[in-house]
Amino acid sequence: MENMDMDNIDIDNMDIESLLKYLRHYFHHSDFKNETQKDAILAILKRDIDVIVSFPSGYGRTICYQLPSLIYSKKITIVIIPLVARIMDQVNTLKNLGIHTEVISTLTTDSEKMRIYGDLISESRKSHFLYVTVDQASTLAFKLLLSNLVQTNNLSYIVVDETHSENQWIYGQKNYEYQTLGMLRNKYKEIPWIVATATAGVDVIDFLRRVLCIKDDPKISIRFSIPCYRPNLFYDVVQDDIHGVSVHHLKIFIDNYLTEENVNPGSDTEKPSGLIFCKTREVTEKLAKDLKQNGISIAAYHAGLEEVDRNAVKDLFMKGHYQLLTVTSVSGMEINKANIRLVVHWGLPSSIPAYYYESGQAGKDGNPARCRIYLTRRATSYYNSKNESMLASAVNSVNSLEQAKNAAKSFLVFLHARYMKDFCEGLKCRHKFFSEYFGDEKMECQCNKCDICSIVSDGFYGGRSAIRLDMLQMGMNTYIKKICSKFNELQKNNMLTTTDALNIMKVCDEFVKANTPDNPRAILTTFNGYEETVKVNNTDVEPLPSSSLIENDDKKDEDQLPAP
Ligand SMILES: Nc1ncnc2c1ncn2[C@@H]1O[C@H](COP(=O)(O)OP(=O)(O)OP(=O)(O)O)[C@@H](O)[C@H]1O
Repeated sequence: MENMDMDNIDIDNMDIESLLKYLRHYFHHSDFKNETQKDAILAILKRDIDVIVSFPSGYGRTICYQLPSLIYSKKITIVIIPLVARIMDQVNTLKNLGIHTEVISTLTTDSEKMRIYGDLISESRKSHFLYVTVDQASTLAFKLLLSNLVQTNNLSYIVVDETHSENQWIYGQKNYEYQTLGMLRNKYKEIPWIVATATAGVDVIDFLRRVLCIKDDPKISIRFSIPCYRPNLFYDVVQDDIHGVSVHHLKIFIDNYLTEENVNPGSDTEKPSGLIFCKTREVTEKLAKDLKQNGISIAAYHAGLEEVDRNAVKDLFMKGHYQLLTVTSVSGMEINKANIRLVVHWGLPSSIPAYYYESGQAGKDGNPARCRIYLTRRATSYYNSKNESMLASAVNSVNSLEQAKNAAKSFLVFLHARYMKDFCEGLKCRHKFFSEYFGDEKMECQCNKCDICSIVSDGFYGGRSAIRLDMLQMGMNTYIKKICSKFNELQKNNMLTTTDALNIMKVCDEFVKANTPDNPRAILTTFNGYEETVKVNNTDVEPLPSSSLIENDDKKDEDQLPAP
């Protein structure tokens, strides 16, 4: 695609009509998708500030940085994305629009890397974008490229996108890779950084700011976000104890919903399709087989397949040959298809954000879609007292920093699942639950967008607290003390409430994130001696319906792509 000439354009005074010309020229869209997209593009174009863009899926966040990058046609933009599949998604879209891009991951051979790096620093460079996986940012070759591009004034932006997909491990081991990015951000302050995520809670944004050294100061950064509420999605939860054999129930749901005339506008690629998220590869295979025997067009898609089979399955699904896929978490998030009309979770999702993103694969085209959780007996069997005592003994037997971290991690997993259980068993509007979790402004409950609102009038359970910012501002030791006392109290009373769960999650997050705490001994001492019991004021939340606890280890699939 030919570049539009930028030489005569005054960025500071660019009017909307000129900007729209670029949008039409490069992306063939006649207008901005929404006001926030327009505002974010205008802010990014100025290149004088870091920008955080946080939109729900399908609201057009990628164009927020792709368009300004193309307007600076003589420079290049580096885009850092953790998952290769998501990189390829963007790259293919750009290539189809005739826009040159390069990709470097650990799959790239040395000779190919040499060619790409050579091309990017040459004057005859064709590419507008270089996409890299996070691990590449710490390589010497990448750092040399960066240094060269900055010195020659050939770099327009550094973008870190899809950061929400790191949500699961941000709380764990791999955050050192993002710390490398933080060092680069500090070294090249003159280059504007764009951090792009789907909907993210204050905890994730706070983490990203800290690790990427982007201060919450209007002179340094600005954030554009769109509330997480997606009115085209209908949420419900089905318990197999109530509805009998779930596979049968699921089949009827698929038959009824995916074959409705009004969601099936015609050609094969437009055929309504669906994803079924399962906890393990084994379950994806089994469920796909069961449904296939019931006449459903379906295949299993997970990282355990041979690459050639994996690609074939994905391709056939994208083309509409398979109507559904059973997927594991990571593999399901690789799919980017606009007309997914149905996302089912077979068993308890691992956390609220994971559920929000995974279910958010539905209805990206803005048309109505269904999101349903089947809560199976298998999942609910984790609500048992055995897990409670296992967790208690893990915390009680902490004698090393490593054990303390592991205990904190199991506790975190347990609490995420606990909160998820509350989502499923509570009587709060499903959309409102998400809004409060992500700290959105209070939303008015929309009737008929979830099972709860369809059957129960809202207000009955009003007032549940959202994420508590004050917890984030406390010191480390206070956090640890809180973990211990809350846990102690939990053991005694079995009265953990939603707000407590969320607060304790913060505590655990902090603890797990602290790779080198200043004084590990002090932390351990505090962890072991949790006499202090804090009085808990739970007037704003209902006690959980079940008195037992859960551990959501459900043989969690270590579903990773081949190392990028
Ligand atoms: N101004 C626009 N007008 C019309 N369509 C648009 C506009 N901007 C983006 N889109 C389309 O909206 C869809 C979603 O955009 P994009 O992929 O950027 O969203 P996203 O928020 O990054 O979604 P995801 O979280 O799924 O990656 C794409 O099909 C894109 O082409």
